[in-house]
Amino acid sequence: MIIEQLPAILKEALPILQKIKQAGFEAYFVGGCVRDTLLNKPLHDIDLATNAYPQELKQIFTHTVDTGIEHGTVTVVTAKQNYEITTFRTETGYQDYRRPDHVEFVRSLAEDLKRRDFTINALAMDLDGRIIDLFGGVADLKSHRIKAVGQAQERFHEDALRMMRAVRFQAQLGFTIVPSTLKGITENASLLKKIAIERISDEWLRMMCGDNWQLGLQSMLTTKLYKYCPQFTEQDFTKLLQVSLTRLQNASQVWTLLGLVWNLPLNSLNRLLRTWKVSNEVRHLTLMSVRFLRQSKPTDWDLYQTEGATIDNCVQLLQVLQKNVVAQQLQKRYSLLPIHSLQDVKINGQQIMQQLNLTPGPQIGANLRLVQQQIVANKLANEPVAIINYLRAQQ
Ligand SMILES: Nc1ccn([C@@H]2O[C@H](COP(=O)(O)OP(=O)(O)OP(=O)(O)O)[C@@H](O)[C@H]2O)c(=O)n1
Repeated sequence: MIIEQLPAILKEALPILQKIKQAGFEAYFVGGCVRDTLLNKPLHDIDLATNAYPQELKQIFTHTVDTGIEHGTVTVVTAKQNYEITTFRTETGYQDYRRPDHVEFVRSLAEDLKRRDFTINALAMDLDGRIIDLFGGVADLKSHRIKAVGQAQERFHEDALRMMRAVRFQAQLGFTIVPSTLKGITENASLLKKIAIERISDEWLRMMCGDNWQLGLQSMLTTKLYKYCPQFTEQDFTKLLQVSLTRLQNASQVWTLLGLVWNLPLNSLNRLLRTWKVSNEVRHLTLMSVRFLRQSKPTDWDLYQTEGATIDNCVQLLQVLQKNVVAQQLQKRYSLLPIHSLQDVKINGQQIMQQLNLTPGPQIGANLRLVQQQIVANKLANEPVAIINYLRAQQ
């Protein structure tokens, strides 16, 4: 890579690499930032790796924080940005298929690169823009291939989540998983049981939000990875593959779409979302959206009773599903409602009690509900005198 053409975020980090080099060590950009630079994709974070041990790094830089020093990561603090720098390491153990039992700092870049998951992620770049590619990662990037470094089986035994990462990268990049790696996933799919649901969920959502999510889904079907995800069935995946959409954008959209495909009673869907450890906010939005979207012809009263955030979520999902006319109609109908919540009603329970000489009790709530229904149906003006007169006439 020509240095001048590097993305700004990498150029800004060059003085850090320079300083490590001046102290007599090696330092590189590694992993996803090298992959995405070569693919001309935007970078969200950068990883730096060095043969300097953490204590040596701490002597090179004035301001550092011991972020994950036991794993070899030190954060270097600069006026503009913080940089996580990780010492080259080998990892052994992995009895739980998640974390290494033993991490050893090493001085060789090759050792560090060979413990990485896929060839396209096992690339390093030095401060002159030279790419270090020991496993054919550049060729795999060019021919759009996801291939495990070395033996796929070993890589997946080290961290079973890597199988989900493979399908996620496939969905994000539109690449093919090479047969040997696909075989590795098929043979080790059940190891996914060892992985915390939050981590699977994270990869699953990123996969579903990828431009080529169908490729990822298809690979999950082919390898039977789906079997080790709560509730996913071949049938659901087949249904999902028939859905035509632009690109899902966030967790609420993914879970709402799934909620519609699963077609479960809302309480079962709620339980399932809890199993997937979906955040309370997303779970609530999903349940409300699924409930709303299941109605074939929502009335204005249905619309009124639905929160604005839920309507927004439904509108966005309908747009993603390329149902733009329905989305527009929904948005318009909602915006034209005379009121959107009780706060918009120009009278409150206290005033109703006083004006109608009522005592506190359930009839106040019933009156307020009646008023809202009449206003939403455009049968009553949202105006205090009109509301009181209407209620008097009902007595
Ligand atoms: N289970 C994992 C996770 C990460 N890595 C390595 O650590 C790097 C950084 O990991 P991470 O930040 O999780 O992923 P990225 O590849 O940077 O991709 P993205 O940021 O899109 O998740 C990866 O490129 C890969 O070399 C790995 O080998 N195995």
